[in-house]
Amino acid sequence: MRIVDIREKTVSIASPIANAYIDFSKMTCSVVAVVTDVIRDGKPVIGYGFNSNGRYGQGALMRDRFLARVSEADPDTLIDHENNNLDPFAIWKTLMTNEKPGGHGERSVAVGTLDMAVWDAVAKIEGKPLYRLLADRYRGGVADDKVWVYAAGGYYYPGKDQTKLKAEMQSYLDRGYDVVKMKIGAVPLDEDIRRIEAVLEVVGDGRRLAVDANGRFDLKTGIAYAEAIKKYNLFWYEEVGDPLDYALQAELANHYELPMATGENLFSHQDARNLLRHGGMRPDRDYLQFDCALSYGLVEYMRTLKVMEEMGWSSRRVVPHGGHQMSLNIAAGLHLGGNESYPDVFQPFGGFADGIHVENGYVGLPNIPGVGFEAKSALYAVMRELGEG
Ligand SMILES: O=C([O-])CC(=O)C(=O)O
Ligand SMILES: [Mg+2]
Repeated sequence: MRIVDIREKTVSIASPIANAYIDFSKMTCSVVAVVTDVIRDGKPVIGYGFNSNGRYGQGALMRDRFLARVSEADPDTLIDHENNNLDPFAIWKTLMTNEKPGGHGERSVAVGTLDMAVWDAVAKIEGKPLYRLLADRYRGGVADDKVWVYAAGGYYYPGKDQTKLKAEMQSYLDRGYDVVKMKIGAVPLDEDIRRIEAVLEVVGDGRRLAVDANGRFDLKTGIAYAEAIKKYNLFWYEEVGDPLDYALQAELANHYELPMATGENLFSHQDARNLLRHGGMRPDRDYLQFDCALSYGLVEYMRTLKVMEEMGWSSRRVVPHGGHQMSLNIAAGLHLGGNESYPDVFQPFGGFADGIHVENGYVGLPNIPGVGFEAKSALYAVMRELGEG
């Protein structure tokens, strides 16, 4: 058993949307195919992955160094002999050969994308949905059969007024979501307050609305927003300041008692640990949003979950960023608290399997081997062209 080829390509996920920090007018994403010599249903098993969103495609790093490390390794060192399968941990170690510690980012995206494809292949070789494989191997066989999801959107874009913002949020409720998320921080506070109040007219209750500042605020602005939004009792107040400014996050907790969320731009278990050590995050109410695709993949994610456990955090406090099927599998298989969902943006990468509907804020997972990409036809069309073309 061996990996015979790894292919990658960069695709555009450009759109006119913007958050408080970036617009997505040039956003790209890497897609990878890990081709194996294992035959299932008469065809070679191919694992697929992509790099979530928000960080650009990482083809250059893959071509420059990561792919060669796998192709030059002795194939036998990449095998999990006990399970007669590929070994994601050994492959991860091979990918990270001669990489210094620290400085996480960009390479963590390249490795996270490759790791996703490896786990897809592993689950396909084992003939199980990935979430089932994860539950069987790591959680005593107990998987969640549905996962809580919230609808993320509420972006800024030219010509978007409050009527459009309200219609967008209404359409999420109509599609079965019960919590929605909107962007804040790209316009002055009083204008954001009007936007928030407009959305509250649609969702009815602050507990059904989360807001995301995408790391835009300094402490003073973050506190001003905290004071202004307190009275709405929102679901969470997300990524208020720079993701690596743990002191800012800790100080915010002195001004905002309600739930906060952050972590989508922390890319290693060491960074996650620093957030928990120094960021004043509260395990009884706050949420952590680490995204495996951006942060060295599931192999590293398991280390992050272990750090959390050691520091008294339940895995149910994690609701990953990214709205992708990989995190959905991790959520169901490793007992996270839920997953982000992008019903409308970042297509065809955002969203879940075709025909799986959100009901009262929960989704199920398709019962097919792997991550489930084959059950999302628009996404699989892109992947298949790379893997089989
Ligand atoms: O706008 C983005 O970069 C996405 C984001 O923060 C989120 O989904 O929480
Ligand atoms: Mg965010």
